[in-house]
Amino acid sequence: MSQLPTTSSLRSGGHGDPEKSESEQRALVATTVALDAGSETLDDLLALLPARRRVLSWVRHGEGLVGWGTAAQIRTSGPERFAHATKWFDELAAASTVSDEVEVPGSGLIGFGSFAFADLPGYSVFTVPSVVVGRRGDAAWVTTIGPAASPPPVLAPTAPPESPRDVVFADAYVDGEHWMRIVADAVSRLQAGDLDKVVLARDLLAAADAPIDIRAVLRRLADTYPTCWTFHVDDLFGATPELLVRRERGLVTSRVLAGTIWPTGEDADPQRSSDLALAASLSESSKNLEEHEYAARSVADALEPHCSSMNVPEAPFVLKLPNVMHLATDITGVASDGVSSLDLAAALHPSAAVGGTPREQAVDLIAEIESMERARYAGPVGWMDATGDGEWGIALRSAEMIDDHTARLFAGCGIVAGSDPETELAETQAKFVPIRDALS
Ligand SMILES: C=C(O[C@@H]1C=C(C(=O)O)C=C[C@H]1O)C(=O)O
Repeated sequence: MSQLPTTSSLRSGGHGDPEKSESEQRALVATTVALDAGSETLDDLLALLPARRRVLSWVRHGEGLVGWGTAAQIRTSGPERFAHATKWFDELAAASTVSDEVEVPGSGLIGFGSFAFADLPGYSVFTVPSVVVGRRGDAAWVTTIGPAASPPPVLAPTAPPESPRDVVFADAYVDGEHWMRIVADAVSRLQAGDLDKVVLARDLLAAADAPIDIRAVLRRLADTYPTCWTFHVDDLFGATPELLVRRERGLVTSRVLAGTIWPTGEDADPQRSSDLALAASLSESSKNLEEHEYAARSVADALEPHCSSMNVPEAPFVLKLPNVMHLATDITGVASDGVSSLDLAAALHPSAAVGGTPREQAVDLIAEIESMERARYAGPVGWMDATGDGEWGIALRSAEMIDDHTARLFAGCGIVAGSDPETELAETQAKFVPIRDALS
């Protein structure tokens, strides 16, 4: 029988002062060599991952990055977590020797990071892997990183992983009834005018009979949600539809999501519950448009001081995923000199898509009433290379491995004064679907 842990065993350390711990290695040699992007071996990056727990993934539409091994790592926490990781990586890059025959975003020296949602509690981690394989457009490469130059590994698909079996799910910190009372509490505060929007989340536990091979879960997520970024960084995994920020040679992009609809299966008239009808009711819903406006505004306002020019579309579009549809806005800009992708992620986090409006009040209300620790859920997750280019998603549609057999799943939704607790609970259920299915 699968065993579920108690919530007290889920609590992270790090309630006290911010802490830093980093591996000893301070000078590395990174070597990137070009590969043939047309080679069949590179068709499926996830198939190259070895059977280890802490493999790294950032893939979308079959492109992206996978990695394994640890050449260097920093674990940090507290309000300065982004600054700590940035300083550490800058110093490491300055001391390291890089030979890169590809020179595209993601080649050369690179780290994968996953940051806590809150200033405290929760830890953040930034890892420089020992092997990275990348593919984007016509370019493909392998990078090896270590204390000395080493030849690239022979790349070949590994034996297909086994899917998780006999997984049982249970409520974690709070059950559905309790969570609806928390949402009702938030609604009364919003109606009293204390704030405009707050995002509230809840968690589930999944326990399997046998150790979960994360590669099978990533494969399922990437196959079912090809338009999302399938990530795995230090035990946090998921398929996020939301790109907090990308910086690519000075060009900045952010995909803001907020406002959600999903098929309920209760509509007798199949025409009315068709994709088109759902998309139309989402883009006409004033509650969803209001939620979205707060999120898009928060990203545009936070990016503005770091960009020399910006384009913010006037109206959102509808992003269709297999489980839900979202209102989406793609914001673009030109980064000011010297601002890295992680600097931008730090400035944007937490956007109103996962925090609320005004930001400070929303973050305080989450800490006061949400009744669970978010850990790295809804924090920035992604990668950055030594030039500062990188992609940082928001860790949504996500879960964290607690041990070999157990994962903790997260889902949340934006609450405004007009929100109905029962509908919000149903929205979290729709948002759990990707991870639930990938683990089942
Ligand atoms: C908070 C989550 O999703 C966020 C909240 C949304 C909403 O409230 O409509 C939509 C997309 C995300 O920005 C989540 O998936 O856990």
